[in-house]
Amino acid sequence: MVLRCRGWRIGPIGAARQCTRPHSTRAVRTAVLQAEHRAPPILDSGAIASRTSIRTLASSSRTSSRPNDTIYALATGAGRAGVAIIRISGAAVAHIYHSLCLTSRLQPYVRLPPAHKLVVRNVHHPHTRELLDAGAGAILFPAGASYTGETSLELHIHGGVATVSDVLDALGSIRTEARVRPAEAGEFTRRAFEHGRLDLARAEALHALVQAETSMQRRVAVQGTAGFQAKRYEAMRAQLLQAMAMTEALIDFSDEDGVEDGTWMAAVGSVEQMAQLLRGELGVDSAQAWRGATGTRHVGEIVSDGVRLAIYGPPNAGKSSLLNRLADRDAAIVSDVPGTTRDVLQVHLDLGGYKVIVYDTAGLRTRACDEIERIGIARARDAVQSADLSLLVIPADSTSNPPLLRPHSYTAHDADLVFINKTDLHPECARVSGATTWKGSVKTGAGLAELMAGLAQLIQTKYAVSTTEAPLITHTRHRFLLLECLDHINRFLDLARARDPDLVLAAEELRYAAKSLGKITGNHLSADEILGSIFSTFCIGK
Ligand SMILES: Nc1nc2c(ncn2[C@@H]2O[C@H](COP(=O)(O)OP(=O)(O)OP(=O)(O)O)[C@@H](O)[C@H]2O)c(=O)[nH]1
Ligand SMILES: [Mg+2]
Repeated sequence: MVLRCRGWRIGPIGAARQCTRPHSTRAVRTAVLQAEHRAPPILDSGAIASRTSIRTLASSSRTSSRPNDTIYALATGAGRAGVAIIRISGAAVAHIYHSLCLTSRLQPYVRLPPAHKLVVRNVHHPHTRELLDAGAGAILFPAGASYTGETSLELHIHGGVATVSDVLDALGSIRTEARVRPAEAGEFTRRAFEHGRLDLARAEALHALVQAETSMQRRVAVQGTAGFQAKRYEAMRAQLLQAMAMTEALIDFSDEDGVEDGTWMAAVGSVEQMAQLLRGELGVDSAQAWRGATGTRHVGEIVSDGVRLAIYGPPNAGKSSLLNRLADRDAAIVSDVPGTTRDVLQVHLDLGGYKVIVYDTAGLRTRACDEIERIGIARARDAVQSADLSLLVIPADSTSNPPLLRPHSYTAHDADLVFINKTDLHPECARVSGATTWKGSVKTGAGLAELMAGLAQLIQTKYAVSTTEAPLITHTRHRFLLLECLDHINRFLDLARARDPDLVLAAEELRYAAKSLGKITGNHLSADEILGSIFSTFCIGK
């Protein structure tokens, strides 16, 4: 095997540039390699701008949310409560504290309260000095030791609707050099990201934690907020940078001393191992990834977004009745007229700690009575195909079994699921061979507990969430970036398999692969839009 280095480097995007090899190469490369070994998760030689500069770019390019403004918002839920917390962050915090929190002589306090200690204060209107709330709590968080990284203040006031709205109005009336204004959705967390208080994967996990409706959603999200997910990404990125460093060492030192035998094999082996891990996580084989497949939804993604269960079957089988029973309300119209349901309806359930989105669909039959029903049937088929699980509902007196429909994501190991309904009318009915079958009656409630328990068990087994290891993928964004990463890794492995591997191109592919991973945690960001789209989904006050 011959290891080559060229005078010209041509990266995968076709840009040619002169190799800086001659006299200074060794010194430069050594410095780069040392830097990459020292801090692999952050550094990606040459191409990645520093975290700080990216954060600066991200904040300076925004127009709607001025980073120098002091922002405030109700951090707790709207409505009546024992306590409501108003969060304030920015340069004008000290001024705000002195304007709102007054002594019994209606004078400002001489000093700010001690950091991180709750002090009891009366809150007044800054202009009229009217007492707005007595015995409220105030906590000061100094810059660098707050959620946002800026000086922040939390006011823990009594949670009456009028108290909250009057204190918010009072805040809005404060005029300082730095503007004081209500926060935009996700602005506190965005500031935390921009000040390096958390990475992007953790910011997303925080959002998911606030949104979590079920225990499993909470479990996945809290692993992300604890930084377990980001740690996995950083370890993978370090592994790639290590392989890149080995490859680059061979470019410069291949025929000379200093590079151990087997370095190249070690680098390739390490990358191959990562490729295997990614293929497993993404559910793609190498050929699919090469073609730019989207992969299957990952367990972490499914648990976070909800398991999609589509109910399908012939008209009048009792599908809508079952949906209503599961939702415990009349979500869908039920009637004995075949073809009642036209559109796809959905309800959300907590099944065994999992969020499950149940879809009710139009009854399937070959002779639809009108165009609208035909459209409904087409939608029903689409809903089943894009679901995670499908449940066929048939009436107990059914003489022939309708065709079983399977979601695209099913593998050969996934069993078909069938519920035979209306056993109150026809207690004797056959099971559907080859399928997991439950029997019962939506009308009497018989068999429904078994159906629910069976579905819960199936979901818990299929989408088991480890308590110790954070899932790698919890958002679609992660999946696409991992696919991008795998694509570069595949290119690297193709180059590595050649008789005469081009090490320069191979190292370049690893650099791109590491960059894709860096984008997940925000170690490499180039577009403000990415930040905007992520943080805009947050709630106000977070
Ligand atoms: N006796 C009995 N009737 C039931 C049962 N479940 C549903 N029904 C009745 O069956 C009829 C059809 O129920 P739906 O829930 O509307 O059936 P569907 O499968 O949604 O029908 P389409 O929307 O037309 O596809 C209604 O009159 C229900 O009250 C059951 O377990 N026993
Ligand atoms: Mg229906």
